[in-house]
Amino acid sequence: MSASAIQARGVGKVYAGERALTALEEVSLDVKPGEFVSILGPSGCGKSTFLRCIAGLERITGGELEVDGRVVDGPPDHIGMVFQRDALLEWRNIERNILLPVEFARKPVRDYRDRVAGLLALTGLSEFADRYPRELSGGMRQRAAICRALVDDPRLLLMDEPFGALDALTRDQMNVELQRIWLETRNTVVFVTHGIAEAVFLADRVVVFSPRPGRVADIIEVDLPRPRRLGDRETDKFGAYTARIRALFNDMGLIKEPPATAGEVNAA
Ligand SMILES: Nc1ncnc2c1ncn2[C@@H]1O[C@H](COP(=O)(O)OP(=O)(O)OP(=O)(O)O)[C@@H](O)[C@H]1O
Repeated sequence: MSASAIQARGVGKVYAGERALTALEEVSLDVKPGEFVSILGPSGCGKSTFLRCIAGLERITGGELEVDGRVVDGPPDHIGMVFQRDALLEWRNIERNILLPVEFARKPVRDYRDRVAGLLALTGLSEFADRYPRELSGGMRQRAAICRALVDDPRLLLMDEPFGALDALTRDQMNVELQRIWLETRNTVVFVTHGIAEAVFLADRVVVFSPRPGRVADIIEVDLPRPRRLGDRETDKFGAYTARIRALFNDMGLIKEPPATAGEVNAA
């Protein structure tokens, strides 16, 4: 096995067209096998573009990009993807949705029945195998989408704002569940998010992108024991990580605080 699950060296991406648009510039990043990396950055900075390049859905226009030691020139084997919208097929029940990648790969579905049962149990969906997507809540649908991404045991799981459309409480719960799933499966995960706390809660390392064109502005190692609990977000140590990232966004001019009041100035 190669030493890196993902190796990006000076990756660039220019979308051609009437007005060419540089989405990524000189992005360099190594992701180790089994590592959980969050990518955080302002809207439009190229996070999804970078993920799609790793997934072989977009071609890079500069630099080098390898997954498992192989140059990406199409969707690599053994990857799973989860998007913001779950993209479940409404006319298939949950089990048959989860089996979709197996059918696409023309593998025998019967070999995967136990695997599906295991994933449904892992995500608390065992009773819903024969239900249809419309019968599930948003969080349950997203869990089903995660099962589908994991069904063929991908080495690499790419997640593009998977919980962005969920309400805050469900999102918290999904963070806890994703951590639990990852602690069991130990796939490599690249998780794109807008949420600073979510990025820190989940990741071994948070990669902060600059505004477009996306570059790596900083990489922050998150040295917090696992399993992490939602209450950990209230601790000073956790707060120090989020404050550091917020300061980075501040420096980039992305957070506009109200001006200090006269009282605050005098107190200082
Ligand atoms: N297929 C495309 N063709 C042309 N431009 C594109 C295409 N996809 C994305 N872009 C542009 O590339 C830039 C980066 O987009 P991308 O979706 O990667 O950003 P993002 O960081 O994921 O944004 P968000 O957080 O809002 O989802 C944007 O300016 C976008 O308009």
